[in-house]
Amino acid sequence: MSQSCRVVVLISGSGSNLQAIIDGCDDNLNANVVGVISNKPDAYGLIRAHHSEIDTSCVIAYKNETRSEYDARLLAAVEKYQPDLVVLAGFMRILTDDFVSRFLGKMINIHPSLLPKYTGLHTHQRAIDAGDNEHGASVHFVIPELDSGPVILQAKVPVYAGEDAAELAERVHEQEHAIYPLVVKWFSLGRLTMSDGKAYLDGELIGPSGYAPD
Ligand SMILES: Nc1nc2c(c(=O)[nH]1)N[C@@H](CN(C=O)c1ccc(C(=O)N[C@@H](CCC(=O)O)C(=O)O)cc1)CN2
Ligand SMILES: NCC(=O)N[C@@H]1O[C@H](COP(=O)([O-])[O-])[C@@H](O)[C@H]1O
Repeated sequence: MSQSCRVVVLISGSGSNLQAIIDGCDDNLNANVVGVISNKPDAYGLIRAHHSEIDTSCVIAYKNETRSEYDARLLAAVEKYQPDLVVLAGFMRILTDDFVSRFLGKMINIHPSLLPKYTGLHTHQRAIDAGDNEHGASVHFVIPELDSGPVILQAKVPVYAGEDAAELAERVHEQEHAIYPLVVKWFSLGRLTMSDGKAYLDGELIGPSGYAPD
């Protein structure tokens, strides 16, 4: 049996996606969360990691620190775990090109929109304000350009008339918790790759809206 895929998860908040990935690893013995790193010391995801006896560390930004200086400290913290896969799970910092380049093809992110719609922040409110009738989440490889890496898998939810951003976010979260562990499993089995800025599953090119079974 091949070595288990060493997964490091970066968080900034609640860590519900971290929890879904931890729980998913219980069924998928090919992956193991070996470290959780937060830029926020009060992130509840750190508590979740502790409850699962997973090592944690905090890399807190200093007031006058440049983005590159912060990312150099973050890189040291990540590399301590010698990860096969870096998972951004609500990690709310834009990473420098140098940092991203160190993990190109082995760093993924979950974004709360149907990319390429609504890169950046406040995606649920933007979808409501635009009058969209569907919204969702996207798992993508991370590249230097923000939220623009090749999409791996998406999940859609309807937008109900009159619902607010929090209600919509809750239903998107449910879908995130289903798709993120699946993508981690695909990667841990060696089925998911990135080459020339494109994502492949079992060697087949994944389309712009992510994997869609025939
Ligand atoms: N170089 C990249 N860095 C990151 C990516 C990426 O694709 N390329 N994905 C993001 C995740 N993300 C959305 O999915 C995201 C995170 C943070 C921000 C942002 O504007 N952050 C601000 C601070 C916001 C805050 O503190 O609340 C900032 O860093 O100045 C946008 C999108 C992770 N990084
Ligand atoms: N742009 C990044 C971004 O907004 N990511 C979003 O942060 C939330 C983290 O929730 P969690 O901490 O409960 O996993 C998730 O909904 C994720 O899509």
